[in-house]
Amino acid sequence: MTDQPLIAAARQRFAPWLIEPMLRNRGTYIKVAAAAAMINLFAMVSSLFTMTVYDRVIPNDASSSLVGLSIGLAIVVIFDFVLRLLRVYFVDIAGANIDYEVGDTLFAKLLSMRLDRRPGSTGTLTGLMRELETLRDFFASATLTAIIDVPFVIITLAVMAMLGGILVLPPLAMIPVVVVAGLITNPALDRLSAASLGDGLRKQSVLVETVGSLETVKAIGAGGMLGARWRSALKSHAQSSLSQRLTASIAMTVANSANIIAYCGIIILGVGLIRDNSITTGALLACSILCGRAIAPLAQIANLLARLSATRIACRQINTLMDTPSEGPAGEPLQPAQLLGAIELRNVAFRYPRAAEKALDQISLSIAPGERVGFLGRVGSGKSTLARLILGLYEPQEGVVMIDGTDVRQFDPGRLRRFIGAAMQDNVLIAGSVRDNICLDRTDIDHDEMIRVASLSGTHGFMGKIVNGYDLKLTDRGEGLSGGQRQSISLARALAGRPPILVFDEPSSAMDIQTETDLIDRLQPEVEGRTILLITHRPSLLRLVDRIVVMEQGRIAADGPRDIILQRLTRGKAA
Ligand SMILES: Nc1ncnc2c1ncn2[C@@H]1O[C@H](COP(=O)(O)OP(=O)(O)OP(=O)(O)O)[C@@H](O)[C@H]1O
Repeated sequence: MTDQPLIAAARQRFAPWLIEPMLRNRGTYIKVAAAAAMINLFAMVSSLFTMTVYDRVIPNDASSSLVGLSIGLAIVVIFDFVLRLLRVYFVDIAGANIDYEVGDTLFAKLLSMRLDRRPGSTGTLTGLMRELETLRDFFASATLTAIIDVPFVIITLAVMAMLGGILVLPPLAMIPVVVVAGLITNPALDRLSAASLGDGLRKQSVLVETVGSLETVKAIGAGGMLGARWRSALKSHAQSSLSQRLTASIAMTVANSANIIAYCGIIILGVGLIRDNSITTGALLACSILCGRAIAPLAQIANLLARLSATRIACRQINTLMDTPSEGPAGEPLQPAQLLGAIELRNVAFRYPRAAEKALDQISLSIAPGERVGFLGRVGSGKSTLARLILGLYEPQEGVVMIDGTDVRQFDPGRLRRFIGAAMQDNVLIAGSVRDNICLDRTDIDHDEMIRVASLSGTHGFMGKIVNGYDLKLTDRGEGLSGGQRQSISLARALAGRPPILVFDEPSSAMDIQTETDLIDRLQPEVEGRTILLITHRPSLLRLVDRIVVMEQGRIAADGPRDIILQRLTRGKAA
């Protein structure tokens, strides 16, 4: 899958997954606003203090007044200090809450997302999840409070006009310059943020692919090729990030320069006004201090716009993910208390996204509860795809897959899969212990059940010998285990809780003949009376089934009692 469609599909939309947590934290943001408002008012106090000292205390040598003023100012400074700490604290709290809620929603979406609508590769998806950091940085940043400072610009300018008259003109003239610089650079910033995000996702893709299969990458000598991809991704990401930062710095630099120009303008104008006795020295000093307060929030806004741009792009991308359809029905899903295990496929056709050929075509098949069916067929004939459809991992484009007479799409997918013990071809283990891998978080699987299924699958043969073996953390998701051992743990997980339906896809492909024979002997009584779909290339495993379906290029080529089909296949080979 390419990363490009993900970027192209990006749209800006109302995002309830973000707005709702924000609204839930509005109380905290109101506290932030109150603290910011107080801080702004205190800032004016310090300029008025300076004015009073210059105009009243120094000419009159009124040191007692200075003491009083200083005490007053000290109190203001202490309040200001506490409020600034509180502001950071509240912003952090709101940011952490939003990060937690959005992260939780996003992970749930990831788990419920329809696999045929998966937007992008594994690397892209992990990269997208990382964009949560951009969101958290934004919502937990003090820059956000710059929005609250903006209305105070008007109050500051009004105070300046009162104290210094025309001294308000230099900052007034500079404000449009800062605003225009922000507005002009913003579209480019948006574009560059999107490019930088896309390049970042490409980098992440190469990284995840390489780290996930480091052993294979080394063994087959794919390091050079992946290295070249990594360097190319690094280069383009570095370039787009650099352009993004440079563009972001334009507006901020303009704001800083505007601040200096306005300050100089005030001093130059002020000297003339003092000479004409229009204002006092104190008023000039107070205005020069207030000038910074009038322009600083705008510089912060330029900074905020840069962050906002990156955040908006991250939001759009996360929105693309949140917009992907979820598994399960649109209405209330069915939550069966138990399943008998009847499976029926009626005229099923299925094509993987972007695949040229159908993986399954015109499949009609009925499996009674407790029936044990083996699936044979050449590589790529559609056996695993059939299993995926029964598990509800993919939906057919034509026809219907039913379990116990109900369309699989009507079930709650998680609930349905609790009744299907699946051991798929790739025996992926989860980080944690063997116990975690067999029992997952299921409360219905106790220690005895775990030992029972571990004995059945052969796991107990190698784990039972180690003291506390079941609780030992697996190194790197089972890297320290052999392929056959991992397969045996996957089988134990599938058997746990005696699900009425079992789906085994090449369950013994990594096992030696003896291990496989022992496994079959143990499984034979276990699978009695349960529906089993057994996909295999190994004739020995067919002892477990009494019916065989032969698949050929996505269609059913033969279906019947085991021995008859096997005889037919043998005759076909001999002919
Ligand atoms: N995730 C996928 N995306 C796109 N095409 C796929 C995907 N998985 C399988 N296919 C294609 O669907 C067809 C059927 O694949 P499937 O895995 O069902 O075959 P199989 O009979 O289980 O093969 P094998 O015996 O090798 O496991 C193949 O042509 C394959 O290329």
